[in-house]
Amino acid sequence: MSIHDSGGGGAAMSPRSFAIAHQRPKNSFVGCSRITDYEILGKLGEGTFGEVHRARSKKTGALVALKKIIMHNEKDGFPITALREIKLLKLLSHKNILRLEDMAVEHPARSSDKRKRPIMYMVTPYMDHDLSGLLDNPSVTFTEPQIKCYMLQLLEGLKYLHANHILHRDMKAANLLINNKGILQIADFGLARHYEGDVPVPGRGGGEGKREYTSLVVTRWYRPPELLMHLKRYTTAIDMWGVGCVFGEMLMGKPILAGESDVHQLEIIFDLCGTPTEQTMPGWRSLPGAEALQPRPRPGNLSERFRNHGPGAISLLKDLLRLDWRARVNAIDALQHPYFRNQPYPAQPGDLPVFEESHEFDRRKFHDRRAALPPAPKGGTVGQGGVGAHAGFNGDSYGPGRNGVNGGGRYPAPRGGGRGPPPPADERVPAWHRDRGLPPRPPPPGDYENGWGGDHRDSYRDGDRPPRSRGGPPPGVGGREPDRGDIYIPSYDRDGGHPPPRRDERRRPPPHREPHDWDDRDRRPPPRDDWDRRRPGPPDYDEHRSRTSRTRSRSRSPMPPRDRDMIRDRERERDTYRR
Ligand SMILES: Nc1ncnc2c1ncn2[C@@H]1O[C@H](COP(=O)(O)OP(=O)(O)OP(=O)(O)O)[C@@H](O)[C@H]1O
Repeated sequence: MSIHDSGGGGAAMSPRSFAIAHQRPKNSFVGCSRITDYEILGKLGEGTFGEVHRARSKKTGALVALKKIIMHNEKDGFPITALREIKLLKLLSHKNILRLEDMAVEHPARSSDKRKRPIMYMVTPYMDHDLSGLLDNPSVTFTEPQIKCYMLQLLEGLKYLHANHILHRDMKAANLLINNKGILQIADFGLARHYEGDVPVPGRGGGEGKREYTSLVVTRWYRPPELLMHLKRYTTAIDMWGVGCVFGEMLMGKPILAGESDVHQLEIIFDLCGTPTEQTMPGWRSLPGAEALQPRPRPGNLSERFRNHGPGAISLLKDLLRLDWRARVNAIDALQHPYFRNQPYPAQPGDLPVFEESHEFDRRKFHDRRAALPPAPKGGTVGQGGVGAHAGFNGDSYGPGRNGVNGGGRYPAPRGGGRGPPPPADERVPAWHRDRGLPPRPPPPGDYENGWGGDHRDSYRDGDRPPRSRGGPPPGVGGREPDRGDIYIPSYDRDGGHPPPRRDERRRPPPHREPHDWDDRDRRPPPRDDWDRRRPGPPDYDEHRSRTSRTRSRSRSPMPPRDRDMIRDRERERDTYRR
């Protein structure tokens, strides 16, 4: 059976039977290479937990991306989260899903090296852009055929994932990679997991959830209302909400729901989609996160906000951003939406213009947008490996002529005196930045001094996390948050973070009005008679409480027992997080 065959309403497969049914041919993996088989060319991105680098295979000459696997605690060995991501990616084979090609290992440079364990890298084909970076390039304007082309590919990829019982759980523009052949691929499976519910079927939305998972997933700006209200029995519909946010972002040229806290996120969702009612989101009042909410009634301004984009786009957006997750359109149905069948027709990938490469990192570096981005959920796979926050890339892997960047297998001190990684010598500067002479990123938000206990609004997520340095002047005295090398996670709170500069909507050609009667379509939700009976079970308040009160720290100096306990908690939390 091919993996493409497995769509349509089947019962949940166990991960094992899924794996057996969908094995990629053995010869599609070359085993494990050495990092020295790759020439490192520059940093592409920083995920929540670390770095992604561009590299060239010395064997094949192909450009690749190397994603470093986070090792939170060497004693625990290879992280289970990374194992899951690798296992999933090895199974998947679809033109719109990023392909894992190889694993590369970097051994400690010398026997005296403090770092005992090797660092592992995931090797994937190099993609010229991520959607977030591309949208932030001021010289790039998406046309409607182009948006339709990307949307179709995104929906095809998601249809494939959902048909194969996989929830992505971190759908966002930065995780959608695009190459200069116009191909879009879904990346970053660090939060993905096997889904045990029924797969979507035409006309039935995302269906009903069968079991509970953690609601601590999805980056805030792309997080659906049911997760913000802590629904645990969620479905593939959580990814569809993210698709709606990405679609809106492509239309507007900027994120459409840039909440500054979980509560604020819900507020702006209600501004856009209307305050929930028993009709638009049945059962919402009994969700644990809704109990304290007293939203002021409003009808939602989606049609008004997107009026320049025509009724087709508005109709699809409304289907994707339905408050009721059971009625939210699924990928199968979204692909059939008239938006894609009316003029202007979707472009073919090969017809799209070629853009200069752009990644999230470029934007973060040059636009000071990073500080305003919401935190990705915990559980990523890349990161500062093992001992030493920026361990990785032993001397020879950068190859000769790197202006002394080696530093004995460690990054040297960065410009400016901090201890973060310096940009590689040949770091890319996009032309649009060079031309505009944008300033370097200013220092991180000023709330560092408050330590970790500041007034973070994102209650359970980043309320107790330290900010992450990305090479700017670090918190504390003259350096990054001391002794927390491998665990620091960004904190972008309402007060401390730099809000994203509000750009005017991109210039685009006058909207095309489609000669379609949108009201003709049958967009009725699936029957609701038994929804109430199947409402999610009671909330797990303890889990929530325990998250808010934890601190994670890992010190290389002698550690008080209390800190050790906190670290143990943190490790435990990381495991439970992936449920
Ligand atoms: N194959 C690739 N080609 C080009 N760039 C890539 C590739 N893989 C990742 N990147 C870049 O690195 C960034 C981070 O990668 P990824 O999302 O996989 O890491 P992460 O730590 O899980 O991130 P996040 O915290 O955003 O969830 C991407 O947004 C993208 O800019």
